[in-house]
Amino acid sequence: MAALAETSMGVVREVLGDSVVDEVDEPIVSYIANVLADQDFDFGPPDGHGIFHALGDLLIDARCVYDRDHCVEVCTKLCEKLGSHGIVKPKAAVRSLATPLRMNAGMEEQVAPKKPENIFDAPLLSSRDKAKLERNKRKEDRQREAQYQMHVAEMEALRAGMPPVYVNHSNVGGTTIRDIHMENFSVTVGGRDLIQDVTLTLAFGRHYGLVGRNGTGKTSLLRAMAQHAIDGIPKNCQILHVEQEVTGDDTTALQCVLNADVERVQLMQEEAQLGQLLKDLEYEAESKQRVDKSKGDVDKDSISKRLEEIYKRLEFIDADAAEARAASILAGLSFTPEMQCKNTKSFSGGWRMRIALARALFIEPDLLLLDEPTNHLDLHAVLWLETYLLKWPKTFIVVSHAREFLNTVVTDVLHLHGKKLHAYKGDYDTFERTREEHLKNQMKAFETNEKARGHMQAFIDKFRYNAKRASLVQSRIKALERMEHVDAVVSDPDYKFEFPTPDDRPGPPIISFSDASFGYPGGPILFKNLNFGIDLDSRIAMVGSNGIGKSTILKLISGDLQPTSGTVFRSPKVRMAVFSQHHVDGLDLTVNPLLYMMRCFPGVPEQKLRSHLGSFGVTGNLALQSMYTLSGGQKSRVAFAKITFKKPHIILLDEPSNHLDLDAVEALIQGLLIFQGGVLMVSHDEHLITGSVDELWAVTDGKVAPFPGTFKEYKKMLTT
Ligand SMILES: Nc1ncnc2c1ncn2[C@@H]1O[C@H](COP(=O)(O)OP(=O)(O)OP(=O)(O)O)[C@@H](O)[C@H]1O
Ligand SMILES: Nc1ncnc2c1ncn2[C@@H]1O[C@H](COP(=O)(O)OP(=O)(O)OP(=O)(O)O)[C@@H](O)[C@H]1O
Repeated sequence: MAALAETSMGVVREVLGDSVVDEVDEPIVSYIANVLADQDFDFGPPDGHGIFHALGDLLIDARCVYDRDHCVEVCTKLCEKLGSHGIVKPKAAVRSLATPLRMNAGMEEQVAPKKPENIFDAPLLSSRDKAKLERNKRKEDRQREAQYQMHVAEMEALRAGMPPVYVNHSNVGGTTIRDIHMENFSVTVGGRDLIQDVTLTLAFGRHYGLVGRNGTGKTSLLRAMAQHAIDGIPKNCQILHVEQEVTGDDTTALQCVLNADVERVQLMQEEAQLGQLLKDLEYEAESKQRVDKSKGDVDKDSISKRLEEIYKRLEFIDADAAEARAASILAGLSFTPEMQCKNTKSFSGGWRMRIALARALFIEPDLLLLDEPTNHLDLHAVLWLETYLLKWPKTFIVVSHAREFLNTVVTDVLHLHGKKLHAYKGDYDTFERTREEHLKNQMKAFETNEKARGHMQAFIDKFRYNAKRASLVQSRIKALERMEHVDAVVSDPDYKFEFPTPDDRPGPPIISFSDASFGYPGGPILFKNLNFGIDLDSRIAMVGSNGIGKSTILKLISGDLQPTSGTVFRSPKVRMAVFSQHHVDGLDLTVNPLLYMMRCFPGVPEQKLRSHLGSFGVTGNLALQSMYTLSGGQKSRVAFAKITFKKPHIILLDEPSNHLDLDAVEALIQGLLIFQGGVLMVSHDEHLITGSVDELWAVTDGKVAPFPGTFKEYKKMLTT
């Protein structure tokens, strides 16, 4: 045993390098060597997986390796080297016995000999080692936090450096910016090429839908355009990317929108100042006082002249109509007149995002860039926005995963795929059909091309050394060289959303509301005498306008809130998972998805967590990337993985398709269909609702009631 441990120590030293070993505490290295020398140690497959599984974290924490990738490399090497020293033992195959073996055969009725005390039974890490590991962990946390803060500062600096975009009245009567031609550009983020050598022309007045899988680089492209970081964008082109909510302060929502017309605000301020000055002068003249020295030789005539200019300009820019226009945009986005007069700081993030959208619509820039605008809106507002954008006189690009919305508002689709942008004319459905047709044709062309190449190559190979056919062979070689190359169809990997089936199935009742009423402290009663039940077969979508109380009902169901009167019964055996925007926004951005899951579920083997993340498409390197670098859809998947790990019986979903790409929504629908439990969602995604639930509940003032019709019919009811 001692010899094995010595050999093992030698191998560890060799693989890690003496300098590393010297820096790491002696007991840690000898612990590693001893574990590997243990005869019962399970090395697993020859790729070092067993070592990584057992010692990976320790190697990383003790700083024996730089990072996880290096750790995998080191484990593989250790396994190889230990194998060449005969330490890695092949696992004995399980054999079936020819005759039954009696466990007590040959045993005497006597006390079993005492097992000699094994060195490994003693605590292997001293408290000093443990403290050192803890210190290292804390140091790593601090480093991660610092990296994240650096990223936040960089993003803030980028935003601050963005050209300001305000209402531009010099464009009245038509913009000077027409088509935008961007030649041969690339977009790179964190050293990774997201878009490579692409040429794109945006024709004036066209409405583009930018689609593509989560994480392909849509947001990054819009950011690069807004920063004017792409050649070909005219300097004077006003590009507005609606990405950030407005800051919360004492300005009212209405004023915040109106402030985007800087010229109007300045003219009005000047008008007020000059008007006051004029009044003062008149007063002084009346009281026959000498003009105050501090007012200098301000001349009444010149003030009146300037005021006249101001009135003319205000008239020209239609300043009187601005307030009504701003108010109607806000109203379209569900702001009541009272809400329009409230300070921006009193609104939640979602509502402040809506103010940002209202501002952008009010500004009407040369190129408007919208990133998933429907995510924060209720159905009413979405329908209003559709109508508004249909009449949009300029160019816009909208990133959206909402099929119906895209079908209504876009004239063209830009598909980001394989680092290239492909432009299609028509709405989303047309794009899907055309792309399918293209792919079919490409597949056919590829097969025909491959066949023809095969034939020619076979002829060349057969007659290469045949003098009589030399000229024929030459001409085939040339023809083969000239032959156009057809790319094979690269399909996207299939997505799967796997909601694990719970091992048990508690009997009814699962959740039941009996005369339950609720109101927030100090607020009005939101719901009165609710009576309904949810069981493991429920498939329900809840619809209703913003602020009506849908999320509150989810909280009453999950137990986060208690009814103010009546009861909400919850079976004690039922496990519930809640997916809310809070779960996406509340992720710890400093860690990677795997580490996040390890912290949420301590003690669960890493492989199990990895495979669960994988079932939501968080695979490979993505699971090891800091979460602040993930795209919206990628973060959403991490949140899904987290909430479903404990195999819930009931899943409560608040706008689950926000951020998910269209293939992922399809996968979500399939996953929910297969899921063996109850589902209740809040959503206004027609495709998701129609595909995955069979009941629609409408939430109206103080009530929740089944809607007797389809989602289409509900939508129609809202518009009539
Ligand atoms: N530092 C980094 N290292 C590696 N990859 C990075 C880094 N920063 C960002 N990325 C990757 O770059 C991509 C940027 O995604 P972006 O947000 O532009 O995608 P998207 O198409 O808008 O996605 P979604 O549809 O989910 O919103 C993501 O795949 C992200 O993982
Ligand atoms: N913690 C709270 N304290 C006081 N009032 C609250 C609280 N949370 C929500 N409300 C109020 O209760 C009402 C219902 O809110 P809730 O978030 O349930 O509505 P919702 O229908 O889910 O809205 P949305 O579609 O915007 O998510 C709103 O008027 C909201 O302002």
